Amino acid sequence: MSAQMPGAATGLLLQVDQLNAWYGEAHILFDVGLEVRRGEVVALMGRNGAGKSTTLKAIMGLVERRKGVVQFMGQNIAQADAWRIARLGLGYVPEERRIFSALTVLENLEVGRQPPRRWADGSLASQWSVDELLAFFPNLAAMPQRPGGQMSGGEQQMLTVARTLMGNPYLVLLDEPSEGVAPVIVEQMAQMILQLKQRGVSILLCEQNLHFARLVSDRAYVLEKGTIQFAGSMQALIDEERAGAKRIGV
Ligand SMILES: Nc1ncnc2c1ncn2[C@@H]1O[C@H](COP(=O)(O)OP(=O)(O)OP(=O)(O)O)[C@@H](O)[C@H]1O
Repeated sequence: MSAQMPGAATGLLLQVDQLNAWYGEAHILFDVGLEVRRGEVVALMGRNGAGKSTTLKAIMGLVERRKGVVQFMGQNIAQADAWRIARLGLGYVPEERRIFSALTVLENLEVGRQPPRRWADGSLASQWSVDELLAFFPNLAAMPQRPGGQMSGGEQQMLTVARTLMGNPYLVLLDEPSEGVAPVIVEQMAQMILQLKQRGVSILLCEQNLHFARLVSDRAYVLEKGTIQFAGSMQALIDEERAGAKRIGV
């Protein structure tokens, strides 16, 4: 069975407009707007606490309260439940790497399995088998029976990405893949993102590290105190930072 999705004729996968989000009484996001088109890697940057993770959570329906427009593949998901959003082909890799620690690598992958998907024109979207993912992530291929709880932070990060890809997403929201992992894994993460892009998977990436973001991203947005303060090409952002903008911190 394969799910057929409307929209995307314009190449616009994700459109966020005037998104506001709250934790309890605390108003965290203020009229955030951003877009991701088919085939793009887009970085959402900003300092600690700027609201990057909250933006991804608000898109996925994982904050207590939100208001605004969130369109994915032409469908309004602003009030949809997180599980339904994931079923539409929007993958989410949270910062806190939610793997099942008692399950093995292979069992963790099975948890993420979803049917293949098609674009609006009928062509197959990028799809992934366990064998392909193990070829793609050699670290995981070396430990198929290892319980998730006995893996390093970087390996758990890769497993979380691989499990998300088992859902054959059109677009992946990736929260700070370079944070807290060894430099060699950071390098692998960058290569992985570029290969995903080659396979036609679009990515919205939260990132504080400009060096990492520039390696992989086409465009960037910068958040400050819950508002978008920059939208433009990676090069324009780098030029502004060199000129002393200091919006990002790293
Ligand atoms: N569950 C929560 N309850 C209340 N406030 C929260 C919660 N999670 C985050 N916040 C607050 O929301 C603001 C934005 O946090 P968020 O995690 O989105 O920032 P970030 O840009 O992703 O930074 P970081 O890299 O530190 O995660 C911060 O002031 C943070 O303290």
